[in-house]
Amino acid sequence: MAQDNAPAPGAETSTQAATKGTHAFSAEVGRLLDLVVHSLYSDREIFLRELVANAADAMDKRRFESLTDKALALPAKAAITLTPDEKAKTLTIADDGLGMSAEELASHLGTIARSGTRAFSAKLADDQKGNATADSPNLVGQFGVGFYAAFMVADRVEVVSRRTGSEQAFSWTSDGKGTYSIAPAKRSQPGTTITLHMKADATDFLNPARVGDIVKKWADHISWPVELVEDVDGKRQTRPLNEGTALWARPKEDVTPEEYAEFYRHISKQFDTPYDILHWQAEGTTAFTALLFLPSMRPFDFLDRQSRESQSQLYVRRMFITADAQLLPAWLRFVQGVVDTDDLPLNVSREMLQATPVLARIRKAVTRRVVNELKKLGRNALANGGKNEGAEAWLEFWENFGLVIKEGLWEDALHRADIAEFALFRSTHSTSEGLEGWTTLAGYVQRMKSGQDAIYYLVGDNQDALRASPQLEGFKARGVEVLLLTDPVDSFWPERMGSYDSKPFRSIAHAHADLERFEAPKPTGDAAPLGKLLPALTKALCGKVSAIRDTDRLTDSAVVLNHEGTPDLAMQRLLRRSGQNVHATSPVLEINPRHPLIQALAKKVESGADVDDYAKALLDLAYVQEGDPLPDPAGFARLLTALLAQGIDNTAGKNTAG
Ligand SMILES: Nc1ncnc2c1ncn2[C@@H]1O[C@H](COP(=O)(O)OP(=O)(O)OP(=O)(O)O)[C@@H](O)[C@H]1O
Repeated sequence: MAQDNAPAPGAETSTQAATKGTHAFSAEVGRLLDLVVHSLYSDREIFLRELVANAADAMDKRRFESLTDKALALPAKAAITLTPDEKAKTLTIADDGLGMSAEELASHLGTIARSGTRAFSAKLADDQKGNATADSPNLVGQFGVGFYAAFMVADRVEVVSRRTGSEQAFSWTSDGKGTYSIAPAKRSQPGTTITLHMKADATDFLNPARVGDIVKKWADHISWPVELVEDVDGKRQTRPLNEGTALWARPKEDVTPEEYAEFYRHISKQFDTPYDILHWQAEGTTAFTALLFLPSMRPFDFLDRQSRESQSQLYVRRMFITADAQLLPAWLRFVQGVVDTDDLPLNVSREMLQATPVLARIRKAVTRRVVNELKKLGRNALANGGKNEGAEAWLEFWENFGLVIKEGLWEDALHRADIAEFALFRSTHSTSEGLEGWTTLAGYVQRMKSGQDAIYYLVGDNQDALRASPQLEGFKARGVEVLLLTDPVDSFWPERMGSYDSKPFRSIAHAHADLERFEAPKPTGDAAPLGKLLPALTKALCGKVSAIRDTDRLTDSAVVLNHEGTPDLAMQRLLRRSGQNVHATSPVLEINPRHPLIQALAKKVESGADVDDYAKALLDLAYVQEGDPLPDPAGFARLLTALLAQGIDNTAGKNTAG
């Protein structure tokens, strides 16, 4: 929350003075407005949803601040009022919320404040590069554009706001065409009044019945009264538009799926229909009501978010307290929802939230319930060999949030075993579970070969690279299944978790010795004599590898790196990306004596020729195969060019001779 720099009554700070006048919107806002104003978006009515939601947020914030500062208390009949004026062609939305200072008007309405809008704007920039404007109106619906939606229906917007605790009000005015102005204004009470001067083609939003319908549709669950002020027979009348009952307090049977979905969209600021809904009342030592949602789509900015904390909201006796109570562990941060309890005082402070055993009990119970639900969904999806209606939705859910859930395997000792029950992994085997190349750990264990005592895995950047990795060849040839892991946390959790069903996790980058336990297929082709080649390569690669030796674990590749005793390349890359200093390690270079390239080199060395350049190229090749950046790509390119030229020269020579 921005700081209130409200001056003492009558005084004006220098920053406020600097804020007044006419200013240009930030470039991002300019682009956004351009789209909003010109969009043919059919659901223009969402502007009202956005403005009423902002008003309700501001009132929530004021109520929360007033818990610790009585001077900020809301008036007895705090409400959001909507006043359509058909003559003046204005629609006014007024609230008793926290209000904004001059600086806040400039920073909140002149630049893009909210992350959703920022992501929207980034997407827009992308689309504009490709001139994909035809789709752009859909984007408005998909993301919501907050306050700026006002410009879909208004050609001038005037905001008059007075910050609670301040005597001075300010106005913010704009026609949405590049600039806005801020000037001192009058408002008898703290709060915000937004006046929309409606566009000629948007005057239907001045019809009181239409306004009433829109509020019913989008904002019925808002817990503050939303009222309509209208002229009836020349008299000003106020009538309530929303029920204002907290949805979660109603019996489950009385809530329609649409109401649930709309409430979910309201609290999560997402636009999908939830994948799963949990609504229950807990009684016992701690009584609470919870309404939680598992999203069906990953929010577009989810992976870029700085905070890993759950944003599920805590209410006390139907009053919003905070979204920072960390009601769920970080690995469940995608869960959205509300928990309401009578067992905390309304004026609960932040310190108290940290320490109270009531909240600790709620957290435990809520987390347990979500974990049990995930276990149930996972089990149901696997029923009938994965051929059931739930399987596809579960897979999609896992593809969206599995990478976050797996953080729990790393950091949540209490729930690790639960997560391991439903977690899904890609593997080298197409599984009998019917989950399209995914497996559970239990499924893997069932398929383990005789003599196999470990769960093998390989970590890399993407599935294609992993499937082509030479590290896999020996395991594939022997029919041993390997889990293919591509999420950042995959480099960490297997070691922390240690084992599943008493079977240790083992990275195949460190498990070549295990290959001896499994029957090897008959090798094809003769092995090249390495008596001279090995010492020649060792001399050429002195200091770059710790040893060179032959291997029978390769079937297709000429070389492979062996990282015994050091972090594998995926881990080294991850550590480097996270800014850690990774010492260059010297791996063992293993060569495949049956590969035509090694055979040709062996011949070359036997004939007394120099193979230094080939040795260097072989080592670079081994790194490239594993998707690792080369220390000297320009050198590699030069070397390869020279070797290719030589090769072509020789072939051309032979052809001419022939
Ligand atoms: N009626 C209001 N009272 C007080 N502040 C407001 C009001 N309307 C908007 N604001 C301020 O302007 C900011 C920008 O509003 P906008 O609707 O663009 O995004 P947002 O509401 O922050 O998004 P989100 O709903 O995701 O939090 C808000 O965060 C809030 O600080």
